[in-house]
Amino acid sequence: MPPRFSYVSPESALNALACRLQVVQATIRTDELTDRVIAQDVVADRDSPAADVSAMDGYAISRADLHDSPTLPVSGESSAGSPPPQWRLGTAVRIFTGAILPVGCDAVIKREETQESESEVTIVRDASGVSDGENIRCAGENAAGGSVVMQSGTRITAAQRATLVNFGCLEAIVFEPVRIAIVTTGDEVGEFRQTQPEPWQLRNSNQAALQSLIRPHRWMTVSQSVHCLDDPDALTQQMQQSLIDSDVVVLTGGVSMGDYDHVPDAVVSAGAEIVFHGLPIRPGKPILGAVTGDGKLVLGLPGNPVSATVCGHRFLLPLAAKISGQVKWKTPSALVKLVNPSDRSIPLHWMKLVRLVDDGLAEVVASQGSGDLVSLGQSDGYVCVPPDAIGPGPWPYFGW
Ligand SMILES: Nc1nc2c(c(=O)[nH]1)N[C@H]1C(S)=C(S)[C@@H](COP(=O)(O)OP(=O)(O)OC[C@H]3O[C@@H](n4cnc5c(N)ncnc54)[C@H](O)[C@@H]3O)O[C@H]1N2
Ligand code: MOO
Repeated sequence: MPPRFSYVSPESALNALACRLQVVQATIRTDELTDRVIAQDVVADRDSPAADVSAMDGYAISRADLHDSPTLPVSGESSAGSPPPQWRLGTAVRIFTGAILPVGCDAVIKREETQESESEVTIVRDASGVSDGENIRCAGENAAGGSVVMQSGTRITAAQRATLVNFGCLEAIVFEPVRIAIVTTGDEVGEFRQTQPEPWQLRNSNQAALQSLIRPHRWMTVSQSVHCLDDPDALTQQMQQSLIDSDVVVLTGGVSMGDYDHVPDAVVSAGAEIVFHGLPIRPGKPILGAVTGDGKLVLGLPGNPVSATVCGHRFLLPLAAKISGQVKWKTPSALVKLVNPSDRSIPLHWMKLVRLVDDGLAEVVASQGSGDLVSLGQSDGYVCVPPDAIGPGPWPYFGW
């Protein structure tokens, strides 16, 4: 086993694991693209915009025509959905947003800068100030036809979907969803659907938390949710079986120093190599990260419910994103300031449960520690306070 704290931060531990993971296969071509990861570059099928178009409702003119008089006869109309009319020297063309600029025109005057009648238009601003190309979106200014507009490894949200459809990309090759097996451990843990747990028993909140981290997404899937008793052989067998048809096995519990903590040995018996066991973080200090010879991830999360949920978010999600083919795989954070900072520091990366109270402001949730499921339920996310740091921050915030 490598020495404890072979990595000094969550970031360095994530990098150390990420570089050894195998990205899933890219096979299916599908039109179900939302929240999938594309496995191909997307190329513009034509210029964007496809022609010079107006950015405003107004009048297309040639600036040279304004030298003599600010009033021009209206010779035609260009509206979205039709080809442009022929422009005649010395005239203006009524034009609408998105419509094609007639050949010969070099500016569009906004409607509110004119006085209009059916047959003519008068520009009511200083005509010498009209600039070349004013209110015109030029053909190809967003992208030239044939250029790459989206890179392989992009996750498709509403924003990317709009881009794809605009360029005629209705189907794409995508990466297969990452298959994640959730294996919870512990003789004390059960479902207790019909019966009340005894005082020495508890409900499997870690399984539920991990399912809820994974299931909202379509680029990953829960391939298996199983519970394993604290038996080393059963645990090894379960892990070997889970690794057959999953890309990730995430375990909770049994990862620390107790007599019933069999996960580290079982991980090795199942054929994975431990990359780290223990990180300078709270909660989650005993966390274990391992990788198989074929680049599958085995993540042992501590059993305490706050640790399992926070570390599932901080470690499982980005590493699964890496396996899913996403180029930007690290979970994005925003900076928030704490309204109730503590004056106590610890020599660990301290992930504190917080709720958001205003834009850029968060409040630390009072918590009895990593077994406090009440505080977990009152949180919107957590902030990461670096070792030995105190004060309000700002600190990186990760939302659930
Ligand atoms: N001698 C030491 N003891 C402990 C250390 C240490 O460094 N030295 N670290 C402590 C820390 S920190 C944590 S976190 C825990 C993690 O230990 P394990 O991963 O071995 O977790 P368990 O002992 O199995 O369980 C801890 C706690 O969580 C409950 N649990 C477990 N599974 C579930 C589940 N699926 N759903 C809900 N709750 C669960 C379990 O009943 C325990 O109460 O170790 C410390 N000890
Ligand atoms: O570090 Mo443990 O995860 O707090 O209870």
